[in-house]
Amino acid sequence: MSLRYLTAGETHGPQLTAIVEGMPSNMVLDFEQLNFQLQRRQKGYGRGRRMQIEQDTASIVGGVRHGRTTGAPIAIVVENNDWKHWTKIMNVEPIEGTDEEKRRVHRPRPGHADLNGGLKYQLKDLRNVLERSSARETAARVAVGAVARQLLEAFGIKIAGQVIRIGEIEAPPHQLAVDEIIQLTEASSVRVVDEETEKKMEAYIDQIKGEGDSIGGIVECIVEGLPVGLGSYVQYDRKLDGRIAQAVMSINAFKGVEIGIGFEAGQLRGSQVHDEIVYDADQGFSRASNRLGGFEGGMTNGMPIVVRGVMKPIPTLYKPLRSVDIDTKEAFTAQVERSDACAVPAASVVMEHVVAWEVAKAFLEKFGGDSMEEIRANYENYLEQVSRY
Ligand SMILES: Cc1cc2nc3c(=O)[nH]c(=O)nc-3n(C[C@H](O)[C@H](O)[C@H](O)COP(=O)(O)O)c2cc1C
Ligand SMILES: C=C(O[C@@H]1CC(C(=O)O)=C[C@@H](OP(=O)(O)O)[C@H]1O)C(=O)O
Repeated sequence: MSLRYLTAGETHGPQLTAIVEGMPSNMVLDFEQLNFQLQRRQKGYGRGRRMQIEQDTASIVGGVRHGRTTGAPIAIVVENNDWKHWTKIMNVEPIEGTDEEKRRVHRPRPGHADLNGGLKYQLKDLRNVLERSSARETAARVAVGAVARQLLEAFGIKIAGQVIRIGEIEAPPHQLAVDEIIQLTEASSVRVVDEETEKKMEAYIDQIKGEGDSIGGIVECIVEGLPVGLGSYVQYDRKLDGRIAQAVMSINAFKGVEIGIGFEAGQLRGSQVHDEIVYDADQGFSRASNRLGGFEGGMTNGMPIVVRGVMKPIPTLYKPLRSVDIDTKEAFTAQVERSDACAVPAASVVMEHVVAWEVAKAFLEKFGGDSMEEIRANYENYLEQVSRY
């Protein structure tokens, strides 16, 4: 059975729950690191008041003893601090004439899941849709991805995320290594590597927010230290680039994904796109450039994976767009809920973790065993086989 997970829980409910199955035994699970990743997701310029209420920490309630995985399913709980403010709204039915009725959501927000969800699940209180469609769920996905990330780190695989664009402000290109990107973006409120861009992006977000509007952007994730041959060309659902694309697209508000130079490849010639193959006795086979972002044939080629995702602007607007009341069918402006103005920096952390998950899954498919010891032996044997090729 391959690595898998499920999450459950509502944004204003008591907690988020995740179950991870298929992690090997004897992996040291660093709880501090896991919580550090959760806290990174909460930060980022442009977030709303909710992030001041939450202090995300994961409780591991299954699958780990004495700081090591046992091979059993890992159960993770992240509590919602905000639950205490929502207990009544979440528990008491919004019957006509009651106070709770006033909190019923009936004017769907364009761009959110409200209307489609209401129609599909026959729900007249759109809160039932937004509670689960909310990106609060990405806290659980980061917790799960943080476990996967620790598995990858044990084999020297590192991941960095950075913001490339927020609206009309683009970060200048650079050639920094993953370690430097990790360090520099950590100190940045918008997760860019230089202070000048950070200041410009902050001012820009302030301006958009001041106008009652929202803004999206582009984030990039780089994975370094990979062996050649994760994923496969032999079947559509084994292509790792395709699986990563799905994972990135599944992040709330993401509307596009590209690997390497991505869409730019459509306007260049073959000679300007493909990465030439070189060989060196110490390093083995490699590529002279990495325009294809670490993939050929749905398999890693040993170069860093470079994947970008575009996030649309946040749908909830303090100056709301036109909508229709689902009760009266009359034209109204959309409901205004407390909201972020920009969550691109936070989304870059989510992206790192959904990518970590897909890479870890492919890693275990290739080197899988029940314990870390077994996996390490398989991994080293394979590296040796590749070096002898
Ligand atoms: C980290 C993060 C925070 C978000 N915060 C908000 C928010 O405060 N308000 C909002 O309306 N949408 C927010 N979104 C986007 C919505 O969750 C998303 O647009 C919605 O679920 C509909 O799904 P879709 O945009 O993928 O179609 C956020 C997304 C992410 C990744
Ligand atoms: C709670 C999180 O993000 C939320 C995502 C979100 C949405 O509609 O997606 C709406 C907001 O929720 P609330 O209405 O409670 O302020 C964000 O704060 C989080 O990232 O942990």
